[in-house]
Amino acid sequence: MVKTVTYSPAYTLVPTYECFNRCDYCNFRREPGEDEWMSLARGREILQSLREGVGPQVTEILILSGEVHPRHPRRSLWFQRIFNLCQLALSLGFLPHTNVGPLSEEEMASLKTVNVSMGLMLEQVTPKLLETVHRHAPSKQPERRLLQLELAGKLGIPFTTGVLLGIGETPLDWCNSLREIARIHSRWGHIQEVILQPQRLGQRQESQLQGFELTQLPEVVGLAREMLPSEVTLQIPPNLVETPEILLACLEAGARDLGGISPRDEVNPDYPHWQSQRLREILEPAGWQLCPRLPVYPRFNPWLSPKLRSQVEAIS
Ligand SMILES: O=c1nc2n(C[C@H](O)[C@H](O)[C@H](O)CO)c3cc(O)ccc3cc-2c(=O)[nH]1
Ligand SMILES: C[C@H]1O[C@@H](n2cnc3c(N)ncnc32)[C@H](O)[C@@H]1O
Ligand code: MET
Ligand code: SF4
Repeated sequence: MVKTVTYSPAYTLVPTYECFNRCDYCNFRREPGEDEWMSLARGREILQSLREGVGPQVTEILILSGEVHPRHPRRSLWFQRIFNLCQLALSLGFLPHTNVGPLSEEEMASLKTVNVSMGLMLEQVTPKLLETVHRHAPSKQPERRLLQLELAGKLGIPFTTGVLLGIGETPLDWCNSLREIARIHSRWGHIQEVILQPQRLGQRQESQLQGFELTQLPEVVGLAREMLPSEVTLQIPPNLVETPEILLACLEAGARDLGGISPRDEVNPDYPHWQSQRLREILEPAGWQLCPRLPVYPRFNPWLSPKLRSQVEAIS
């Protein structure tokens, strides 16, 4: 019997690395003012060469960004740039998936018109992290992030969320966070996948956190599989799991997706992805077939605007 595991051939665009939050584990952010924003001209250059070069197999453009404070005068400029980059990616035949932190209802509704799915990691719901790793990260207030998941449901946006592991939480916290995701999904049915993301040390982060103990990952996958309904796919990032044994154990425990695979993991640049050929060499002897997918799962196609829907159907 062939068992399949999916991934999304992706490329990541970063509108800006500047961020008003300072999560202790972050290897991505730059200080506001110290990073130039990506111009539309630059975005076009990158996407066009992707089209002409290696890229016809790339379908997803992941828009991943640092954040400007919701009440800062530059917020609307920041948002407009993100919107325009999505629009550009669409016009060149790609499918955008945006994850740029919490957004207002108006911002979400507007991005829905130019994204086939969107995402925001819940991280963990325990408020005690606001005194530790998230002490300088107002965007990581659990209430704020839960509201975002609700809003996405209300607006009918196919959504990706997940938990970040190894940031000072306990196993009971894993249950509590997963239960909240299950609860919100039971109301709206919009969660397409949940990422189980181990926190990994990088060269730029500020704190001396321990990374997540990876041998525990299959156990967390098993727990998530028990707590979430079967239509919600479990995703693990293969470049962060370190060994083929742990990767295969996660699949045995119920993970079925490896997420976006792009030339550079912008969040964890110190952990390059294995080539898809290398991944196949690990997966196939164990009976797993690696299959590409789109950033929106097929059952959500009817949720998309006619324009987005026909673009998705043309690609698939
Ligand atoms: O390459 C990465 N892709 C990340 N992605 C991309 C993700 O794997 C794909 O975009 C989705 O599976 C949709 O196809 C995220 C997407 C989200 O919605 C939320 C968080 C992440 C986190 C990462 C990440 O750390 N690295
Ligand atoms: C985009 C997502 O990336 C995750 N993220 C941020 N920093 C790290 C790290 N060092 N290791 C793993 N994941 C990280 C957070 O969960 C964020 O929401
Ligand atoms: C590197 S994190 C990028 C997305 C956003 N800033 C968040 O943390 O949710
Ligand atoms: S993880 Fe996201 S919110 Fe936190 S500092 Fe990094 S870019 Fe900002």
